[in-house]
Parts: sequence; structure tokens; C-alpha cells
Amino acid sequence: MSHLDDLPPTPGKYKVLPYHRYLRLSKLTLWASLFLALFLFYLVLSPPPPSPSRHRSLNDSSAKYGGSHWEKQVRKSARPRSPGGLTVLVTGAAGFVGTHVSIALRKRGDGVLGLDNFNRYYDPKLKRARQGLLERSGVFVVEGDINDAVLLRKLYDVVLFTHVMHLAAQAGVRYAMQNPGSYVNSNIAGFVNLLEVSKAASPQPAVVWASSSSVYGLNSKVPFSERDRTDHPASLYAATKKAGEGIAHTYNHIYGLSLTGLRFFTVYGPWGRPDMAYFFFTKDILKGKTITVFESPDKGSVARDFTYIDDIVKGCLGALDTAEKSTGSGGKKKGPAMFRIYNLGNTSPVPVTKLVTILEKLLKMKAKRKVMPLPRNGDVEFTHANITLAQTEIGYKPEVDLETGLKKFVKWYLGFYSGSKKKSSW
Ligand SMILES: O=C(O)[C@H]1O[C@H](OP(=O)(O)OP(=O)(O)OC[C@H]2O[C@@H](n3ccc(=O)[nH]c3=O)[C@H](O)[C@@H]2O)[C@H](O)[C@@H](O)[C@@H]1O
Repeated sequence: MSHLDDLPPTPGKYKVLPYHRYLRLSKLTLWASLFLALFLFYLVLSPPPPSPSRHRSLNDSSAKYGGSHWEKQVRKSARPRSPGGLTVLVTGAAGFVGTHVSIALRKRGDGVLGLDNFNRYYDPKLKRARQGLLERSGVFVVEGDINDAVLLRKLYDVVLFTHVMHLAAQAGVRYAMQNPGSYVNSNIAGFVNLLEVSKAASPQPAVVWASSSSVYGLNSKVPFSERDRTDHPASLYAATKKAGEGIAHTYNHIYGLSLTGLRFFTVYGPWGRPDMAYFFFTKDILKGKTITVFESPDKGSVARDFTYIDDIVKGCLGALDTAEKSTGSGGKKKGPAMFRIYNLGNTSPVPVTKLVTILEKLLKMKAKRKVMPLPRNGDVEFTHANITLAQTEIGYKPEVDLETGLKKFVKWYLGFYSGSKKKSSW
């Protein structure tokens, strides 16, 4: 058979097929149509393909806001109770620092409106429990994301905020290797969104926001001073926090926004974050699980300038109280505005091995320690804050040493996780 036998019949000419070939062809057509129909059916009904990202978005809860009842709650929460009180929007209000700062502000008579997306970075039940505390103190938390410009504009329409305490962020140094996108989304895109809406407000609020000790990266000169270089971060987390400082400066320069960045040093305490070492060490020691304690390459101890939450709260309030007004309005700068950066640390670094020893004493249990060299995961060997600037300019004075602070944390932890959540005191 030559290749010519495969050519189709001459166009325009009708060719009669033998009966058995005709039957075979129509069967083929039938199967092909059936297959095509099934395939189309599958395409219509099948779910969309999974996102190429290895990690699901942390914020898949759809925002819940709007309506006259909601607006009433927003106004009520944001209204100061004492004359001359501040009207503060606290982002990340159901977070560790956010909850403590919101309650402290509310206690002294300021108006506080919370905003939080309740994402799943760590147990949302803990965030909901914090929300319960906030509600009992009269702080309403709007459920939404800082990337939602429509929501932010709506909040700024309903309330004239004098201040914003911006604490919503993707925290954690090591998690940046697993989910880098979440850091860019919250710490960069979300921050820019908040600044965009803030600069367009009339009048503009003064903004205080959380930076991080991690911006000092691989610096070896201690203690870290605000005047030191911050251009060699060791983690993407640190890089996004450093980017935040640069971004904030541009909004100050172009739009006259009053901006104050606070570099927090390893904040710990009751209602803390379960992704932090002191928290999961406690959990694992109690369960008899092995904990991994990092040591520096020269077999020295890794150390942190652990700072107790109450000291950090005082620093945040000091920054809010001393923040000058923004000078711009409706996106137009009218004159130079305040731009500040402060270290909020404890000024006494403690080796992580010592942290474990204190926990052993408080928990009355021996930890199963596995010592290993500090992996290249974003962690730095030590942090140590020089706090002179914050002391002089915002009256910051840390008072709680690690043992005293951990004692309070352990007391809270045991109460909260032993099922007596309702009884656990503030
Ligand atoms: O000060 C800061 O800027 C940062 O403080 C913490 O970051 P970090 O100091 O690394 O706190 P932890 O993750 O609780 O680690 C504390 C220490 O324990 C060590 N560690 C951690 C985990 C572990 O399994 N073993 C271990 O020895 C770390 O190397 C570190 O020295 C927070 O997680 C960051 O969000 C914050 O911005």
C-alpha cells in the first residue's frame, strides 16, 4: 500500500463506503461524541485549579462590615471617654501587642477601634479569646484586612482618627522562608495601603507603627543604636520591616504624615504568640517533648534582649502621646512633619539557654534539650537595644526582668490552657 492510499477522496466527489466500514465509522463517531460530551461536562463542573502557591492564603475569611448597627458600634468604640482623649485606630488589635495596647488605651479613657483579619498564622482561637477581652473592655474589633482600601476609607469616613497604632503585620523570622508572600502582602502592600488612606484623610492622623529589632540584621556592634546601619538584614521578615521604615519616610516627606516607628525587641508575656520560642518551649516542656536550643557557630550562646509586654505598652503609649500632628490634609503637604524611629528593648540580653533554665524552674520540670548550631533560617545571634533615645524623648523605661515577666506568662499559660479560660485574669 502506497502513501497515496491514505489521501482523502477527491473533493467534491461522493464516495460510497462499503456497509461494514460505514458501521465502524458511525460507531467511532458515537464514541467520540460521547467522550467529547463527558469532557465538556467535566470542564463545566470541575472546581478551579489550585493556586500555584504552595501555601494557602492566610486570610481567607471574607470581611464582615457595613450597616447602621455596625457603624454605631464603630462610633461608640472610637469615642473617647475622657476629655482630650485620643481617637485611635489599632490595626492588628487581636494580636498580642495589639490587644494589650488597645486595652491600656481604653482604660485611660481614649477611644479605640480595633481592626484585625484573624488570619490563621497561629491558632485563631487565641485571637478570638483576646477579642473577648477587648469586647469586655469596650473595644470593638472590625474584621477586615489592611489591604482592603474600601474598608479603610469607610472607617476613616465614619471616624476622625487622631492617631493610628499600626500593629497588623506578618510576624516571625523563620516563617518567612516558608511563606515569603505573606510578608510582602502585610508588611509592604498592607502598610502602603494604610498610608495611602491616611495621607488622603482630612485631617491626617499621626501614625505610630511596629518595626522590629531584626532590622539590625548582622550588625556586630552592640548595643544597637538607632544611628547604626540597617542595610544587611538576615531574613525576609527583617527586609520587609526595613522597607516599611523607608516607605514611611517617603509618606512623611511627600505628604506631611507624622510617623513614628518602634523597633520592638522580642516581646513576650501573657496572651503572647504561640510561634515564639518562650511560648512553644513552655508547651513542649510540659508535654515532655524535646526542644531545640540554638547555639552560635563558636558554640556560644544565642541571646535576646527579651522585653516584657507591659514595658512595650508604655513605650507605645509614650509614642502616641508625644506624636505631633500630621501637617498635611487630603493628600497635600502643608509643612514638615515629625519622623521618628525608636528602639524599645530591655537593654539586658539573656542567653536562650538561660531562658530555658528559668522556664524549667517555673514549670518545675526538666526540659529535654537538643542543642544544635543556629541554622541559616533568618535568626541572628544576639540582639541588644540602646534605649537612650526612647528614654529621653518618649519617657520609655523598661522595668520588668525576664524571670519576673516569665513568671507572669507561665501563670497565664497554665490558667488559659488548663481549661479555666474564663477565669484567667487580665
Ligand atoms: O525582636 C524582634 O524584632 C522579633 O522578635 C521575635 O523574633 P525572635 O527574637 O527570633 O524570637 P523567637 O522566635 O521567639 O526566638 C527567640 C530565640 O530563641 C531561639 N530559638 C528559636 C526557636 C527554636 O526552636 N530554638 C531556639 O533556640 C532563636 O534563635 C532566638 O534566639 C519575633 O518573633 C519577631 O516577630 C520580632 O520582630
